[in-house]
Order: sequence, then structure tokens, then C-alpha cells
Amino acid sequence: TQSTRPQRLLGAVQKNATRGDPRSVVQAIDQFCRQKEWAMNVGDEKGCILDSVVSEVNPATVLELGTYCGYSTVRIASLLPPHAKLITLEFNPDFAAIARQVIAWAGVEDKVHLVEGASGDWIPKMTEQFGVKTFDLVFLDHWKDRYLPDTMLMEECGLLRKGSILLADNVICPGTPDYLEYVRSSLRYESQYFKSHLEYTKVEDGLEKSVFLG
Ligand SMILES: CCCNc1ncnc2c1ncn2[C@@H]1O[C@H](/C=C/CNC(=O)c2cc(-c3ccc(F)cc3)cc(O)c2O)[C@H](C)[C@H]1O
Ligand SMILES: [Mg+2]
Repeated sequence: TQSTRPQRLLGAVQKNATRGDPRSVVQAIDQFCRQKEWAMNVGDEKGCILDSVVSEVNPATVLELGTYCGYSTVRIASLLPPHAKLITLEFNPDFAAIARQVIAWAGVEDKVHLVEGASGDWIPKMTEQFGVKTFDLVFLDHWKDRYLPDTMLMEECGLLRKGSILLADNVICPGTPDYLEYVRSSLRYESQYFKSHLEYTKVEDGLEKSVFLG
């Protein structure tokens, strides 16, 4: 039977990346996506912006919405201090299965908790299930029409504290207009746009970094 693109991406990681070396996993996926098959990972160019935000925040608790194949999961985890925790939500079991293997190959599984389920169901359970009071950093990269409702849900559940950082992918392409309008007009956020390009292309895209002011 035909393999799926995520399965072929995993194969490229297992073939070209060094076990236990997260940056080689990131590099192998970027090479696969540039040379073989495009895939919707945040990619190398926006990935550098992601790296700089993660390094600046130096978060103890990170939430990622939309794991997909685990590219940004591995990229973020490789920069986390010891004992820091990254919880990543993925509701498609096939993608979750691939991501678990990518995360394991990179050797970052002790920093990552991949939860198979929908953000709407799990955001309200973060504290009781994982003992997380607030998130220092949230990376939004799931369905674009879910960024805003899930941000409001995180606010309602008290998961954001003064200084929590939201970093959103694809605010231009495919675009998240209602989310962008919200974080840029709300008095409870200080927002900044990082212009870049859609992964592996010359099309404009960017990341929006928004600080929750409490
Ligand atoms: C219950 C639902 C909400 N709760 C959820 N809870 C848990 N997991 C969720 C939830 N909603 C979705 N997911 C998972 O997250 C992933 C979804 C990721 C979505 N990403 C894009 O659509 C995109 C498109 C392009 C693009 C640009 C240009 C093009 F021409 C083509 C494509 C580029 C990009 O960088 C992109 O990130 C994964 C596939 C999906 O199972
Ligand atoms: Mg994306």
C-alpha cells in the first residue's frame, strides 16, 4: 500500500538524522521538504525566529497546538532548559504516531508530552492532568480558524499569566485574520509581527508574537 507523506518524512529522518541529535532531525526534515516533498512544518527560516523567541523566553512550560510531524516540537525541545516541559496537542492519531517516532529519534522525549486529542477538550484539563498552572510560551500552529477560540479558552482557563508569550505561525499564509485583529487591538496584548516566508517558498508569511499583559 502507498505510504503517506508523514511516513516518508519519518523515513528521511531515520535515514539521514543522527539518533539523539535534535538539530540533525530538524535539518533532515528541512532537506526532505526542500528536495523531495513540501510539508507544512514551520521550516528553517521561520524556525530561526522561533528559536530566538524560545531562547529569549527560556520557558519552563510550553504548550504547542498542532504537533503534525513534530518538527517544531523537536526544534523547541532542543532549546529548553533541563526540567522544562513541552506539552504538544495533536488530534490526528496518524500524525501523532509519526510525531512520537520523530520525537524519540531526536531523543527529546523526556522534555515532551504529546497528548493525542483536541485542544478544545484538553486546554481546560491542563492544570488537573499535568499540574501546569500557566504557560510561559504557547506556539500556535494548528487549524488557523482555531487560534482565536483557543486563545480565548486559554484566557478563561487562567493558563496565561502576565508576560506569557503567544507565538503564532501562518498569520499571513494561510492567514489568521480574526486572531490577528484580536491580539493587535486588545489592550491585554502587546503584539509584534516577524515578517518571513512560507516554509520552503518565497511567499510572504510571518509569525506574530503577543505578550499577555494580564
Ligand atoms: C478540533 C480542531 C482544533 N484543535 C486541534 N487540536 C489538536 N490538534 C489539531 C487541532 N486542529 C488541528 N490539529 C492538528 O494540527 C495540525 C494542523 C495544522 C494546520 N496547519 C496548516 O493548515 C498550515 C498550512 C500551510 C499552508 C500554506 C500554504 C499552502 F498553499 C498550503 C498550506 C502552512 C502551514 O505552516 C500550516 O501550519 C494537524 C495537521 C492537525 O491534525
Ligand atoms: Mg504552520
